[in-house]
Formats: sequence, C-alpha cells, structure tokens
Amino acid sequence: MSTYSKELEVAQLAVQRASILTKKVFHEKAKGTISKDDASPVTIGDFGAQALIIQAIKKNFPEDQVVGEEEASTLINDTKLRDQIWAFVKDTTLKDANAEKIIGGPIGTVDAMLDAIDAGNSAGGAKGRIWALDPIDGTKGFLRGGQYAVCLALMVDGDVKVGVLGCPNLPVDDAAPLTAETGVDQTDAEGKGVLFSAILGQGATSRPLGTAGLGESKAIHMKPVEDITQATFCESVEAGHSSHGDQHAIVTKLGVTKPSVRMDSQAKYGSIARGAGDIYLRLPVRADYQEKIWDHAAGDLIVREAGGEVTDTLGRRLDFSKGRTLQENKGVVAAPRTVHGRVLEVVKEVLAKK
Ligand SMILES: Nc1ncnc2c1ncn2[C@@H]1O[C@H](COP(=O)(O)O)[C@@H](OP(=O)(O)O)[C@H]1O
Ligand SMILES: [Mg+2]
Ligand SMILES: [Mg+2]
Ligand SMILES: [Mg+2]
Repeated sequence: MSTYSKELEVAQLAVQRASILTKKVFHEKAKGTISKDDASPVTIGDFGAQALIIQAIKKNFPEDQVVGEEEASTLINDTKLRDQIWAFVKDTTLKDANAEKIIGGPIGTVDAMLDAIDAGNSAGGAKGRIWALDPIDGTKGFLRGGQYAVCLALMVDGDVKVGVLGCPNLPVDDAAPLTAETGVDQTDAEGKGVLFSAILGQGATSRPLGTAGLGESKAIHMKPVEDITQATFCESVEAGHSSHGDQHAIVTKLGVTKPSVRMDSQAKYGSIARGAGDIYLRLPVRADYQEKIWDHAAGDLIVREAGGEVTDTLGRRLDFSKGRTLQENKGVVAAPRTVHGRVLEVVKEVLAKK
C-alpha cells in the first residue's frame, strides 16, 4: 500500500457516508437552523455529518486528533435538536456493506454520537496527526440550494498530507465549465455529486460521489491558462466572507472579461483544480478575521496537487500549523502555477492603493 492510501480510503468513504446524510436532511426539509456565536448558521446536517466522519476516523485511527468545526455543547440542553440529529445519524449507512465495515459501521447510541461530535475539539498545531473537518462548508449555500462541500484533511506535523472534498451539487463531469448557474439553484439530481481527493506528492483525482463505495477515479489538472483575459474566476456568494469589490478591481486589472462565478464552499477549490474554472480569490473584508483551517486544508492540497499554487494575499503559503485558524495568513489567492505570480502582483497593487 502506498503512503496514506488507508487514510485516503477511510476519508473518502467517511465523506461519502456523511454526504448521504446531508442530502437526506436537505430533501426532507429538516434544515432547521440555530445561530452560532459568530452569527453563522448550523444545521442538523452539520452536526450529523461531523458525528459520522469522526466516528469513522476514531474507529480506524484512535490516536488521531480532530479539529472539527462544530461542538456538541449546544445540544446538551436542546434535546429536541439532538433527537432530530440522531434520527438521521442512526439510519445513515453506505449501501455497500463492505465499505461500511471499512469505516467501522454505524454509531450505537445518542451518547456515542455526542462524544463523536465533541471529539472534534482539538486545538490543532504543529505536532502529530490531526484531521481538519468541516462537515458542511458553505452552510448558507446548503440552506439555499447552492453549492456546499463536506471537507476532510489529514495534517501531519502541520503539513496537509491528504485532502477530500465531497461536493453533492457539482456536476460529476470534470469538463463541465463553470457558469453563473453552477453556483445557484443546484440539486443533487442525476449527474451531480463529485468527490475530489489528493495525497501530497501523488496528484489529485475526481470520482463520482456515489452512495455505495468508491467508483473509478480520474486524475484532474488545472487548465493551462494561456490568455488570462479568458480566465474564469470564482468567489464566495457571501459578500461578508470576501471582498467582492477588491476582487472585481483585481480581475478587471488583469483584463479578465468573463463575469465572476459566485459559489459557496470549497467547491471553488475543486472546480479550479479540475479546470472547470481557473482562479479563486478570497480577499479579506475584515482585518481581524482569521480564516479557519477546515475551510481550506483539503482544497489547498487538491489545487496544489492539480498544478496550482495557493497563497495568501502576501504570497505566503497557507500555514495550517498554527492552531484552529490560519492566524499567520490574510486571504487566499489560488491559481494555476503559471499565472499565480501575475495574479499575486495585481492583488498587491490593488491592496496597496486602499
Ligand atoms: N468574515 C468572514 N470572512 C471569511 N470567511 C468567513 C467569515 N465568516 C464566516 N466565514 C467562513 O466562510 C465559510 C464559507 O465560505 P464561502 O463563502 O466560500 O462559502 C464559512 O464556512 P461554513 O459555511 O462551514 O460555516 C465560514 O467558516
Ligand atoms: Mg459554520
Ligand atoms: Mg466552512
Ligand atoms: Mg461548516
């Protein structure tokens, strides 16, 4: 077995199983939300997916730590929400019994579910094996029927080694170009659902997300951008998450002619990695916001392994070794290696004028 192939298999199957749950939650209109301290929403889907993924990690790698976005403390007093989550968690399994066995089978009890959610409480850092988990990235996209992603990455001594992104609402077809519609009014109907993966040094792949174990995988690559004016650029839907104004100024200066594609979640990283789009910009809105490691770890590796470069707005690699946040970084600039330098130059020029 090659390095990290076991970790990759567990991560892929765990993300696949969690995606079955998020799709069920979406279709049963059980999206009831509560607001977190940072005013961001969290749903039955977020908690349920976190429980299922951590269960699979702990069954296979009991010593590993997990930095997960959600915490169970809110569920201690809210027994109604807790029971709603459990109703989904207890019935969600992979359709292939063998694959289900690989990730350790279902969770036995409500308490075990709460323990699994809580096991995402690692402080992160530069030592040891730590998984970064975002059970639903782009919760706002999930709620409004846009893009979202189930995101999992393994860091060893602060360096990302394995990354997996499950994107239930993106087309399976790697060649389908991004359009404005890709970001809005999407479903997980026929032809949708893709699982992106990468292992450091071994390239990036995509395969159908599916529900019954892992289908055939294909290598993915960023598109060589010969003429930057023809590039497709993507950004967050939420204006509070990145500066649409700065991003517009940057792409205008680069001569990009196509309108930006707005979509939620790390589906942006996956989409540029497979050449459906080219550039992803995330310019800070607030100087004091620290990006969370679970919002970037898997996508960063997948883009780099597909031939891209990912830095912050100052040209520094994203540093996942500093705890739960990217406290040493500001914003994100992701582009094919061949044009990243040019994009970064313009990012710096535009920011210097502010
Ligand atoms: N002020 C802010 N700046 C940047 N990112 C923010 C932010 N407030 C929240 N976020 C993060 O933006 C993520 C979504 O990114 P995007 O806009 O690309 O879809 C959220 O992930 P969750 O949806 O997992 O909470 C959240 O962690
Ligand atoms: Mg959130
Ligand atoms: Mg997120
Ligand atoms: Mg999330």
